[in-house]
Amino acid sequence: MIRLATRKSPLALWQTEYVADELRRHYPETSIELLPLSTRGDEVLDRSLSEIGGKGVFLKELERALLENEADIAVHSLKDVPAESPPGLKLSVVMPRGDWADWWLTADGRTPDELPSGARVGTSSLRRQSQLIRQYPDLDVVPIRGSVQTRMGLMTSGQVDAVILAAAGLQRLAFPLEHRLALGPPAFIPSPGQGVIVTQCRADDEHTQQLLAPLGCPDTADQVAAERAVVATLGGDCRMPLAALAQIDGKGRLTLHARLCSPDGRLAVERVVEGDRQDAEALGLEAGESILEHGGREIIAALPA
Ligand SMILES: NCc1[nH]cc(CCC(=O)O)c1CC(=O)O
Repeated sequence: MIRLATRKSPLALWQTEYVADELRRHYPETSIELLPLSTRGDEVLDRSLSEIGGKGVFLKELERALLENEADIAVHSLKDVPAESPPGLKLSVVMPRGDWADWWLTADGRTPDELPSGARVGTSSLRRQSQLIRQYPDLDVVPIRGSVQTRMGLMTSGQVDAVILAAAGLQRLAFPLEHRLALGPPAFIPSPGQGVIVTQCRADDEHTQQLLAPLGCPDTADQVAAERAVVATLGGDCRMPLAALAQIDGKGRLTLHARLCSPDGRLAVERVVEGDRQDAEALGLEAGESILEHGGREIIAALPA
């Protein structure tokens, strides 16, 4: 039997069912069970994530279940997973990447240009906020939290004029959407690891890691190696307005877009680096170090603690 720990949100359950189905397909004889758990990040909705301990609050309960041998695999959205796993745990495989884009969503199809000055755009992500304000300084960003459903509800009920959400999450939940605009580089770069599902195991559980190995996606692994090397170089966490996207072409060339902004969008340092996909991590380090040296250090020093 293999036990998969998951959060209880509809998106988390979808993603864990997806990994469970892949395991069932590879190992039809093995029974696969889900262990749905509540996390502090899901329960406490009236405070910002940084107040209750950063993005890690979504992970801790799942990691505890792994460490206490209540589950064998935890399934996460990679973009919510900090650069380092706690002692005794490791990330095992990344599944084939979904859509990496951010979607601009409105009830009536208006683009950012078409909204009046002072229109309200819901997002709690400093990365989305800073890149949006950089291009459209007259829009008003309002922080929103809660599930993908909750955030869509704030838009459809008119409490905000637009929201920005990850395409992957909306597609997985099969939201019926009429008015959406995909945002992408160079103007708008997604979160490192956006659209990627990752599994985490006990570091010494070689059996489970071997079972998972054939489910992993080599293209996605190289992309996230580059993107997460940028995060590691900048010491990034959820409060850093940092964006990175790696893409690989048919010839094995990897192109990495990375951008660090100040939260108000006034400052931005960005790099586009290109090289062989085998050098994915080195390319990410190169981009990250260059960003640090050319103004990134100052942006980071000025971030709110
Ligand atoms: N931060 C929350 C979160 N974590 C993963 C996804 C969607 C799936 C993904 O991008 O991997 C979302 C929702 C969103 O950002 O809109």
